[in-house]
Amino acid sequence: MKPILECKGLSKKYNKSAYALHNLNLTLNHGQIIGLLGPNGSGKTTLIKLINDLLTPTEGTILIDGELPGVHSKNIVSYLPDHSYLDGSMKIQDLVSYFADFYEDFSKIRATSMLKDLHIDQTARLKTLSKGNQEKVALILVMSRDAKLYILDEPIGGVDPAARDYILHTILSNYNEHATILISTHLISDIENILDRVLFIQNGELVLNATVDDIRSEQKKSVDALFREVFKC
Ligand SMILES: Nc1ncnc2c1ncn2[C@@H]1O[C@H](COP(=O)(O)OP(=O)(O)OP(=O)(O)O)[C@@H](O)[C@H]1O
Repeated sequence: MKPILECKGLSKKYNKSAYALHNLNLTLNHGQIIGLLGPNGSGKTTLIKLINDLLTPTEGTILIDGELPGVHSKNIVSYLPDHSYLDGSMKIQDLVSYFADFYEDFSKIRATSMLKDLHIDQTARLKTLSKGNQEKVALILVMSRDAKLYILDEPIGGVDPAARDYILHTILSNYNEHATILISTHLISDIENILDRVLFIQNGELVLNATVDDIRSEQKKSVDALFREVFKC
């Protein structure tokens, strides 16, 4: 089986500035949940935008399921951007129908059941919900597709800590286990129990690519503790 994501010598420079991403070599296989972790400005969103064909590499290549970013990758990648892109004036039930019309792989049943589990009123307009609840809706819509690769850029920043675990488990118990999820987040301790692998990125370079089990057994540390040590200011 082809890797779901392969980056070879991938670099990105915005204008004449320094590299935002430099010579990244990375292969991700199917069926894993991966944390993309790094300090502010380290290049996480740049990598995510490159994978989603929103930026063009300065050097190097990206293959998604063996193909360059384009029509095929848009069909198999479900992407949650780091800012809201949904029309706030729409009712939640209409957003669900809109996604169902737009994406062949969207499961209305799955979306409706997760919205119910999280007590979200589907007759409400998105903009009338709190920030955290708007984030939950956006995440549910993205996770209700039957994608091969889910890319979540800061998915639960506005969600209260008590609800985070519940949301992560509700959402993750509803996705296809052969798919891969790449999550960029600063909420490491909240999320590390669901991660199989972590990528640490610093100044645009990949400085660690390891399984969470290896970090715990070899370094005898949590991912959160290791992150704080590596990126100490
Ligand atoms: N549109 C842009 N034009 C110029 N430079 C940019 C642009 N977008 C990002 N950069 C720069 O690229 C570098 C990487 O930024 P990026 O947004 O990828 O980091 P990040 O790891 O996602 O950060 P954060 O955790 O703060 O969201 C930073 O130095 C940033 O200033």
